[in-house]
Amino acid sequence: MANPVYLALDLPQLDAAKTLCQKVKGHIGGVKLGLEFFCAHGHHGVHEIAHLGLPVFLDLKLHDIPNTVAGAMQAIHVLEPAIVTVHASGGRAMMEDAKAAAGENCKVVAVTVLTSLDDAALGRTGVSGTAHDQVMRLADLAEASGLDGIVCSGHEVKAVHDQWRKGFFVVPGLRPGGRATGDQKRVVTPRQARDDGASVLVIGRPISRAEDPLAAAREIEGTL
Ligand SMILES: O=C(O)c1cc(=O)[nH]c(=O)n1[C@@H]1O[C@H](COP(=O)(O)O)[C@@H](O)[C@H]1O
Repeated sequence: MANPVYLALDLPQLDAAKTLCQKVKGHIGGVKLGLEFFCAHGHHGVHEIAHLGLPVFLDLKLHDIPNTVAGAMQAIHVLEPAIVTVHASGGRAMMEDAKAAAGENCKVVAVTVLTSLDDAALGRTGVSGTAHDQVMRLADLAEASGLDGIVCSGHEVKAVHDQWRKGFFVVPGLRPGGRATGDQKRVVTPRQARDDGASVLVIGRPISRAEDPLAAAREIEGTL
């Protein structure tokens, strides 16, 4: 089975991102390039990382009117991403148009409730009920919109997998110790997320900020 770990390259320096990626390449399955990376390095940066030979997950979290999101999806065809994110709260028409505009081999997945939100923080955005309830609602909407899957935390992935058997599930908010730290509130271990049905495990700082990133990546791989 392919390694499910995608390394989140949330680094401001392109050279540092390339060096890190080269170092741990044998122990990850792909690379996730997010807003920090894309805003700093754009298409050029994506090409530079793609040259290293791993699948690229472009985590742009698109969220706008359908026409604008479809235009953005078309503009990134040339980068041939394996996975792209949009926000499920953008609604059904936006997700349908995003999927229709995506490149041929590109999975489009919808971010549901960010792993940095707990129930209280979510409530303050005006959403009623728990993060779990909201993830389940948005997973239904994403499936009905024809998307490939969703992004959710390890707290919800088992329930989502039980109701959407063919879905593709991206799980961030992973910590080898399984405890919430810093900005991540809904956290599990990589192994638990995998056992509960995650297709992709997104891991950033536990590798990128480790004293020895190669040892950290190896250790996480060994737990899976
Ligand atoms: O879409 C994402 O990848 C994402 C969604 C989410 O709910 N939570 C979340 O942390 N992420 C991303 O996953 C990565 C997690 O990084 P670490 O917390 O450093 O492991 C970051 O690049 C986030 O942008």
